Amino acid sequence: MISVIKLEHVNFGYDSQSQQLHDINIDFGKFGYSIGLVGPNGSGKSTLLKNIVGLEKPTSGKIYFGDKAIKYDNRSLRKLRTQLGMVFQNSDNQIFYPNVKEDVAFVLRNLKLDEREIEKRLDWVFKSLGIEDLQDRPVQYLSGGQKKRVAIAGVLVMRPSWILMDEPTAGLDFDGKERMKNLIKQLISDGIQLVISSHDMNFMYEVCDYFYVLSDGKIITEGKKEQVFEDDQAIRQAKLEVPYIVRLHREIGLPLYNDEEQLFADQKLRDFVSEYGE
Ligand SMILES: Nc1ncnc2c1ncn2[C@@H]1O[C@H](COP(=O)(O)OP(=O)(O)OP(=O)(O)O)[C@@H](O)[C@H]1O
Repeated sequence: MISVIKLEHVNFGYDSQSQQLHDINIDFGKFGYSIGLVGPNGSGKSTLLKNIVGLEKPTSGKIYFGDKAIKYDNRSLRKLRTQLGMVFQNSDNQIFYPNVKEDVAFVLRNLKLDEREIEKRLDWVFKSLGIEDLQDRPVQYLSGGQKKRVAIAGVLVMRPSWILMDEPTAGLDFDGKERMKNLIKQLISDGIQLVISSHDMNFMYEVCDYFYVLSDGKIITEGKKEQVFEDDQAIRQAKLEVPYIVRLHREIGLPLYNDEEQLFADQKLRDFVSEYGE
């Protein structure tokens, strides 16, 4: 059974003079959805993710993983991170070894798994991510998109039940984004719970189905995607770009499609366009 992540009245400041998170209350586990965290620059998305994985500690309030509050000693945090992985915005922050295979194996050696199990997991993770050809490459010669996949491999190889991703499409080109979208859809269908933070609203609309909107360190609204983008006031306050699928719905009355695939598969729309289009 997948553990629930819960935040109760979490406040956080990087120093005593400022406060970056204000009374955050979240119950991630009850939905079983892929969860999106959205909000403008500096609204506290990364800070919130870092608090959830225990890299930062709330000034007050509690964070629960399962039915237990997170403990901050090294041993408890190491254990937590086998179940709750985080993919950072900047992959250089989470790749430590000069060689790809060594880097991904590092976390498993740390867990003291036997070498046969390590080899098995490495094979599986490189295949799943389609990066078998990268495993013997020096990390310093990888592109940004390749590094991102290696960073994800380092998290996935622990087989966590939750993965938090901070700006997974940052620096990726069109093809990189498409691959990331497919990878995320694959992780969801494999039963991994995802929390994703990003500014890329078209991408987020496709991959997330429940959203939390942050502004100035506060959650100003939350809900299923079809509800949250109807909340004009929150969307304006958080200065969010409205995904184009939602705009097609709102501005010309097309059905609110769940994703691009559904839009392009709509036979009625195709028939209409072939009758009235040029
Ligand atoms: N290490 C730090 N020390 C002090 N202040 C910080 C630190 N990291 C972030 N901040 C501040 O905390 C606030 C929230 O930043 P955070 O990076 O969490 O926002 P974000 O929503 O992830 O932004 P972005 O979309 O630009 O990545 C900002 O005002 C930022 O300047």
